[in-house]
Amino acid sequence: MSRILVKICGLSTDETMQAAVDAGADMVGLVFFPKSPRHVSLTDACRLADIARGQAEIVALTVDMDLAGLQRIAELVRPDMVQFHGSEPPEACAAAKVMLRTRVMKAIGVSERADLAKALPYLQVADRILFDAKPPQGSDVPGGHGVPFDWTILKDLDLPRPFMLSGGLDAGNVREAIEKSGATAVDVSSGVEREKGVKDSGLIRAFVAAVRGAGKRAEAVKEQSS
Ligand SMILES: O=C(O)c1ccccc1N[C@@H]1O[C@H](COP(=O)(O)O)[C@@H](O)[C@H]1O
Repeated sequence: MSRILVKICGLSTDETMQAAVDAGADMVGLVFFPKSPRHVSLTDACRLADIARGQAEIVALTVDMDLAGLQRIAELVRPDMVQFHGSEPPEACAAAKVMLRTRVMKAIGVSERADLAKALPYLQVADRILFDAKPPQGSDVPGGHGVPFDWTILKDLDLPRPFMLSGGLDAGNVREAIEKSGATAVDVSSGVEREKGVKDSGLIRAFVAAVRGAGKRAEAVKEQSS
């Protein structure tokens, strides 16, 4: 198994951004969605992105944002990737990708196996698919609720694009999630927070260490059985 990618999402302070970078996170996420407790202003986002630039990939998370808003983020924050976490159709993702010249990740809400097919229309445009738990009913924030889904439905998924797993992950369950889903990339927000929207540097370090441990264990199991 190759190295498992880790994304820490919803960073909003210099200290926790630095902690994520120092812990070895591969990707760091900035949330541009005012209804989220992790929303960051453009000014803060520019400063936070500069802490990570060149050390971790900067991901701009947006929800059904118009092209003008996306363009402002692209120009000022200069993310490596845009995460579309709303109900953006494939054509909108494609238009944004061309205009912004960034890589694109499309989030798909999952609660049962049948939901996986919703990724199919995005395979031509998305560089990566993110399978996340569906939000609780009635919520107007489509992610970041710390809710998991049945990871086993991803096992042996044959997709021509890499995928990332999120939803309710934390340092205590991420190894099991990786083993059950076969994911080679994981994303966390609530699971590295001491309270809603407040990241904790110690929890970030513990999460990254747990993922690295899971990767090593998978290697060892593979070696033993070959
Ligand atoms: O984190 C948010 O506030 C958020 C807001 C709107 C859309 C997505 C959001 N976060 C993403 O949700 C998943 C799961 O997060 P959690 O670990 O269960 O809290 C993750 O991919 C975040 O990028």
